[in-house]
Parts: sequence; structure tokens; C-alpha cells
Amino acid sequence: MVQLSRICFRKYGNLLDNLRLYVRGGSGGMGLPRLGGQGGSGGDVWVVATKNTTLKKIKDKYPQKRFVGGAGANSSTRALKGERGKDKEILAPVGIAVTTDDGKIIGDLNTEGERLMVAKGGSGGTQYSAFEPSRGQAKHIRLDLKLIADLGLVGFPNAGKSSLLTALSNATPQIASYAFTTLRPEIGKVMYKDYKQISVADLPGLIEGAHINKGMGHKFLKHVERTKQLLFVVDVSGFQLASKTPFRSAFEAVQLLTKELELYKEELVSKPALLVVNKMDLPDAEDKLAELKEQLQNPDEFSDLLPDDMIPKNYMTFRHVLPVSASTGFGIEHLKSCIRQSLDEDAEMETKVIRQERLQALRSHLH
Ligand SMILES: Nc1nc2c(ncn2[C@@H]2O[C@H](COP(=O)(O)OP(=O)(O)OP(=O)(O)O)[C@@H](O)[C@H]2O)c(=O)[nH]1
Repeated sequence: MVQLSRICFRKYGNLLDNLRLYVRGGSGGMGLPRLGGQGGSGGDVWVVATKNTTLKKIKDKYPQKRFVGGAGANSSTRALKGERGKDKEILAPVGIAVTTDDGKIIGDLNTEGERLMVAKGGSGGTQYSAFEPSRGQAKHIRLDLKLIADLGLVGFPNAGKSSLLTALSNATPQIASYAFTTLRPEIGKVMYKDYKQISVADLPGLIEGAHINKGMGHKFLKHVERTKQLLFVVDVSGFQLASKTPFRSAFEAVQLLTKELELYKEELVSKPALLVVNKMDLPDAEDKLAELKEQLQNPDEFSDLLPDDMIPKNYMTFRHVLPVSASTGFGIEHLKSCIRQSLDEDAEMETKVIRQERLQALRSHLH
């Protein structure tokens, strides 16, 4: 089996599906003992679900990843009741779970405009606190993009995605319903001998031009973001969408799929991915597979068949290229074990990263 690359671990600096932030409510203002004045409360920190943003945008805009509410104003002779500190809003994507650093769920944000308070501001000083204000709550939180499945199938119509999902899952896939999506993908569960299950989503409707919202374009592409890894599916013999559209080889299909992802959101191309070459039971399939593998090793040499604007800036790196036949079952068991291996590798990597982050946080508390 050709293994083109094994380097693309879940990229924390690139395609982000979780983010750790420091949040602190603003401190309260001082009371005024002489006149019984009350300090203003500190501002709260909120996470607000917003369209068209990503975790990466938050990270790029706030590299320190610190969000602090405004301080409440001290009570003064001119304003006995000090003004309240300004609230701080973290604009986050729709469809995230917010948890504390140790994994306790603070809440979910599923629709645009929903808000969640993550750190309360301190109280202003009053006669009951000897006019001393209190500090705001301070903590680390995690924003996690809610995933719809471990794997997402990416392929043009007729590549055999539904057949593959059925072959993999040994069952009729279920249609899942998610609060934060309008389009409901079909989800199949793949069972392993040790009872571990992984979920695979058949994401319907990708056609050439999906990025300009042809077909179900954007809705489809939105789902691609919400899977851990991608499973590209191509027909070994290539495809033709309609009688008027050009015939595309399997290699061209891979590049067109990549381009659609790139045009929608460039980071998607850095997701871990496996390539399934389906319909290996068809005549000449072995020759075509050999040709495809060669083309994938030197994509630049073979991309001139595509229109310039359809050549991706970066080629997709596949951890495995796997010939299968969804019809006969050829290659399915091997595919299952490669999927498992690829997901396990990333899970291990992620655990290491989380441990490191916690250790660093602990160290910075001690210093
Ligand atoms: N010979 C052969 N035909 C296959 C194989 N897998 C799927 N097909 C056929 O290819 C056609 C398309 O298969 P689907 O599984 O519906 O493909 P799809 O990618 O889900 O298509 P859309 O639902 O249009 O997105 C069907 O006629 C299948 O019977 C295969 O391994 N070998």
C-alpha cells in the first residue's frame, strides 16, 4: 500500500477545532466609606455565537488568548454609585461546546446570537464588604467545535459514498439530527472487534462549483469542518457529472475536490485525510490505480489537464491511498484498520497536547 505521507497530525496552528482561553471578570470598584457609596461591579465575560467566525480567527486576533471584563468604577463624591465595568464578548462560531479546563461543561452555543457567561465580574465595594471590592472570576476555558462525526466522506456524486458507508458500517446508515445544522448528514457507525465505534458522515451534494454555492455547496462544506478527518472517495475510472461537462479522471477528481475545499476555506486542505479509490472490480481498474498513484506522487506534472483556476494551491496529503470495491467488499477490512489507526494516532497526539497545556498552566500558577 502506498503511504504518501504520515506527517499531518491534527494541526493546532492551522485548522483549529478547539481553543483554550484565559477569561477573567473585571474587578469591582471601591466603595466610598465616608458617604456610603457603592463601587461599580466588574464587567462579565461572555462567549457569543456569531456567524462567519472561526476559532482560528479568535486566535489570530487575540494571540494572548486573554479576555478580561472592564473594571467597575470607584464610588466618588460625583457618582456615589460607581459605573459598572464593560462586559467583554468573545465572538465564537456557532456550534461549539464550552468547558472548563478540567472538562466540566459550562454550556453549548447552537444558534446565532446565543450567549454564555464564562466569568462573572467582581462586586463593587459596599458597606457590607467594608467598601472593599471583590475580584472577578478567573479561569481557563476551552471552546470545542462540536463534531458531527469522526470521518467525513468527500466525493462527487456516483463515486460510491453511500455504498461505501453501507459496506463499512454493515448497517443502514442513520440520518442524524444536530441542533446546529440545517442539512442532516447520514451517519454510519463502524464497529471494531474491541467494541470501539467510530462515526462516518456521508456529506451529500458536493459538485464542481460547491464553493460558489452550487448544489448544496456551502451547507455541505460547512460539515466538512466538523469532522476530525476526511475520507476522499473517487471512482477509479473517473467521472462525468453530466453529458455537457468534461470527463474527469480519478486524479482530476481528487484535485477538483481539493480545490472546492480550498476555495471554501483554505485550512480544510490541511485536515488529515485518506483516499479511497472505489470500484476496483471494474475492468482495467489496476492499471488506472497505478496511473493515479503515479500522478499523486508528482501532481504538478499532471495538473495541466485542469483549467488553471481549478488547480489547488496545495495538494492534499493522504495518509493512505486505499483501493476498494464497495460492491464486492474488496479492501474494506484494510480500509477499516487504516481509518482506526489514523484516528488513534491523532487521539494520542491530542492527549499529549492537552497534558502539556495543563502542565504549563500548572507551572505558570506556581511561578
Ligand atoms: N462496479 C461498482 N459499482 C459501484 C461500487 N460502489 C458503488 N457503485 C455503484 O455506483 C453508483 C453510485 O453509488 P452510490 O453509493 O449511490 O454513490 P454516491 O457517491 O453515494 O452518490 P450520490 O448519492 O449521488 O452522492 C451506484 O450505481 C452503485 O451501485 C463499486 O465498488 N463497484
